[in-house]
Amino acid sequence: MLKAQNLTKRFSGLLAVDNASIEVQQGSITGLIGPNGAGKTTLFAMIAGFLPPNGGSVTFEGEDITQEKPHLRARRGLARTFQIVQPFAGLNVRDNIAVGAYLHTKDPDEAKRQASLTAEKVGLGRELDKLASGLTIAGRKRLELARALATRPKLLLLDEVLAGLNPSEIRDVLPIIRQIRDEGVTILMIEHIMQAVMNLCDTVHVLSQGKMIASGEPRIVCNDPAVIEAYLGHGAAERIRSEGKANA
Ligand SMILES: Nc1ncnc2c1ncn2[C@@H]1O[C@H](COP(=O)(O)OP(=O)(O)OP(=O)(O)O)[C@@H](O)[C@H]1O
Repeated sequence: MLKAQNLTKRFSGLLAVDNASIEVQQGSITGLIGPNGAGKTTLFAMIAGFLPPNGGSVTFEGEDITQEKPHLRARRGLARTFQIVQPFAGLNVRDNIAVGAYLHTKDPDEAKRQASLTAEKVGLGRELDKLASGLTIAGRKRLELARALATRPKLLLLDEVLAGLNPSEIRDVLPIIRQIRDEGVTILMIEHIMQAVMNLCDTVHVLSQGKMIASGEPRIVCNDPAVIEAYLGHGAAERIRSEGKANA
């Protein structure tokens, strides 16, 4: 469904993303992981059209969208959430979500009706009249999810929607993400919480220092020595192996 090939992004002297490729199969939940500063958000921004790449291409449903603006990608069904949640604080939950729904309707009543339905899906059905500024962090994360969902995406890019949540809040959100996929929305998610990656993702891609260093099933990728070293430093894979042997 999505193919990003050889994407490269330079910020003055810094090579933030270096010739990275990623494929997302329709109907999947695909994870993008990697240490802090690996380039994950930058890669997302290029896929969603918020940053122009210095090289490489993005193809969505067989069409080259590399030069296309974000709102046109959104019309094709490509939506993203942001790591830093940015609701319109002065609007209530319903109107915040309706902003997404306006992509497909000009009628305010219809946008609000769709917003209410979307709010139900993410567990915000009782908060519709609350100001976004009055929501908890967990509520704001759900709102961010709902705003993207209201655009009726085919592919949803989630940028750390679980960050800042406590374990019980995470447990509550995991089935919502799975349900969204079951309703036909393909998902590509940046996530640091490994429990979530293991639980949700069919495939995971690992970015380290701008380069894609591994891809595959989460359980296999997380045991890959190159991935362990990217997170824990050079020699870590060997240390873990020898500690394992010593404790056996
Ligand atoms: N607009 C920018 N201008 C200059 N440098 C940037 C810009 N955006 C990102 N960077 C740098 O590019 C690198 C990759 O950043 P990016 O935010 O994509 O990483 P990340 O993997 O999403 O990190 P994290 O997990 O911490 O969010 C970092 O070194 C970051 O400081």
